[in-house]
Amino acid sequence: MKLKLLAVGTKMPSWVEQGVGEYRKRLPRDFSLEIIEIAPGARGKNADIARAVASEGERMRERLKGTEHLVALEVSGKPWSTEQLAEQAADWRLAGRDVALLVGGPDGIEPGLSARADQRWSLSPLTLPHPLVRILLAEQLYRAWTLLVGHPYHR
Ligand SMILES: C[S@@+](CC[C@H](N)C(=O)[O-])C[C@H]1O[C@@H](n2cnc3c(N)ncnc32)[C@H](O)[C@@H]1O
Repeated sequence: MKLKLLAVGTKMPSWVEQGVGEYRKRLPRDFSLEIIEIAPGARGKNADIARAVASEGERMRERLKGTEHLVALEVSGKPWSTEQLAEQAADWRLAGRDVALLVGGPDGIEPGLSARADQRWSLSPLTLPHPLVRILLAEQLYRAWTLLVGHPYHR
């Protein structure tokens, strides 16, 4: 199973690349995490927010094969403990489909994609900034994997 994170936002600061990279490199090939950055829609003065969100959704769809298990990251989604995340990951693996995790832009995930998602996952009731979402997600996926394989990292 491969995981791909489709995240709106480009040119993250180096500490984000380093943080995410640290956990990515610890993951094995059959639980690998690919990061796909999606260019944000234009939000200049008088810009139409709905159009910006729609263009982000369009760019996300272009990067999906259509066969992935879709997980939308949303504050209003379902909170999972790390143990529950590990159970989810075990189920994803059993199902044999790759998993696409979607992180929206400043105005959230395009509604059509959110509605199409198989699962909606909340990392916290707090609204988190993009850089932290990426690092938290990478660390929790690594932690979930360590639980699945009995690695002592998680305690
Ligand atoms: C800065 S937030 C945008 C907040 C926006 N107002 C919204 O309603 O989604 C950017 C993205 O980070 C992700 N995100 C932020 N906080 C989150 C949380 N607590 N749980 C899950 N995803 C979160 C979501 O994918 C969100 O679209």
